[in-house]
Amino acid sequence: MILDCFDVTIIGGGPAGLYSTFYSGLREMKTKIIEFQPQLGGKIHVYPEKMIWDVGGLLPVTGAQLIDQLVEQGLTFHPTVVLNEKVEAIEKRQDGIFVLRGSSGEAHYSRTVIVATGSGILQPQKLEIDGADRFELTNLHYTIQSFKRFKDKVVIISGGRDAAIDIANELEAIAKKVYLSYRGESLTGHESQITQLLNSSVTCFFQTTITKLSAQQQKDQIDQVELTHCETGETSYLTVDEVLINHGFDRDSSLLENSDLPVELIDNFYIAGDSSAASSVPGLYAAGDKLKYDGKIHLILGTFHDAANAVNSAKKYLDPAATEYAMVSSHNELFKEKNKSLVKDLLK
Ligand SMILES: Cc1cc2nc3c(=O)[nH]c(=O)nc-3n(C[C@H](O)[C@H](O)[C@H](O)COP(=O)(O)OP(=O)(O)OC[C@H]3O[C@@H](n4cnc5c(N)ncnc54)[C@H](O)[C@@H]3O)c2cc1C
Repeated sequence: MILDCFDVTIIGGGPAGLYSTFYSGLREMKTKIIEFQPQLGGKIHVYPEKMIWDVGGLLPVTGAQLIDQLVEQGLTFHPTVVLNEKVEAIEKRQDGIFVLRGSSGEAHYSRTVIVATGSGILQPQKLEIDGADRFELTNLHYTIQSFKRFKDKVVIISGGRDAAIDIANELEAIAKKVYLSYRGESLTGHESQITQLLNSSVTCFFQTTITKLSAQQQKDQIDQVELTHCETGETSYLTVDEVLINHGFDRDSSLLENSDLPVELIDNFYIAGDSSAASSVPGLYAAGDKLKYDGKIHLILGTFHDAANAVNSAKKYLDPAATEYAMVSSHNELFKEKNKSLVKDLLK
């Protein structure tokens, strides 16, 4: 017998994984969640300052606020949380137990698995300049953690696709001056966003890349960038306060490739499922952006629907006599204690 075997192990700590974690606690399952990054929240970390309008029942919230709420909700029933761990492969033993091989060398044992790995492990494509990483703690950025940081600053953005264009338009309103350098001949993105950018005060340098970062005043702070024209090799210099790189993301979605399991895929990437969130492997479910079926919604709201289905299916797999759904919150014993203090607060 394996002592540390979980009822369900959720791979991925984005919205799908976090809501699965909450819901499996609600269904009184012994739950573990494993996330590669040092923090929970998933892809929303790419856009912590963006206002999110389309989550049912929530007035616009920033990505960062939504992460906080998802994490707090996800941890309601005290699941085991493993961070900084990449699940490298999943095996299913003869006795039906899943073994998840972690990058730390640890094996995680579970009776069911929910794959909530979204678009995989995302890592920003870094600026290819030796020693650039030493500025990552100061003024070299790969995502915008806070708009405040850029207020009244001189900013250079490297990149020319949708996300870089959106950022340039957003920063133009708050920064002192925005420059954009792009190795391509023209921008690639939504027409209206490009028109807005080209008609704004943003100065664009095309066929140009950042080739050098200089820190003349303070050693740990970039104050000048060297720009090189890709065709002519001509160099120029700009004095800047902040450098923002938006070259896209590398994504690692090798988990299922490394797993010797007959998981049926769509487009060689998505787990083929249905609205019950089941995969072609009994006991293995999927939720969120990794799952595909007719009618699937690839948005945060869709992840919640998948998560509840995946957990309910896992519960039925482990205990066929279990009810189909969790009871609504008002009837759930587990909320009774928590409600007492919430009601007390309401009466204050
Ligand atoms: C710029 C941008 C803006 C968006 N705006 C909106 C919006 O306004 N509204 C909306 O509804 N949706 C929006 N989305 C889409 C939304 O972010 C996704 O639908 C949602 O994040 C999917 O959640 P998920 O949990 O399925 O996957 P993810 O959020 O991608 O999370 C998956 C997690 O799994 C982890 N992981 C992957 N592989 C492994 C592994 N092998 N081992 C351990 N951990 C692993 C990853 O590190 C990641 O944390 C936006 C997306 C982007 C890129």
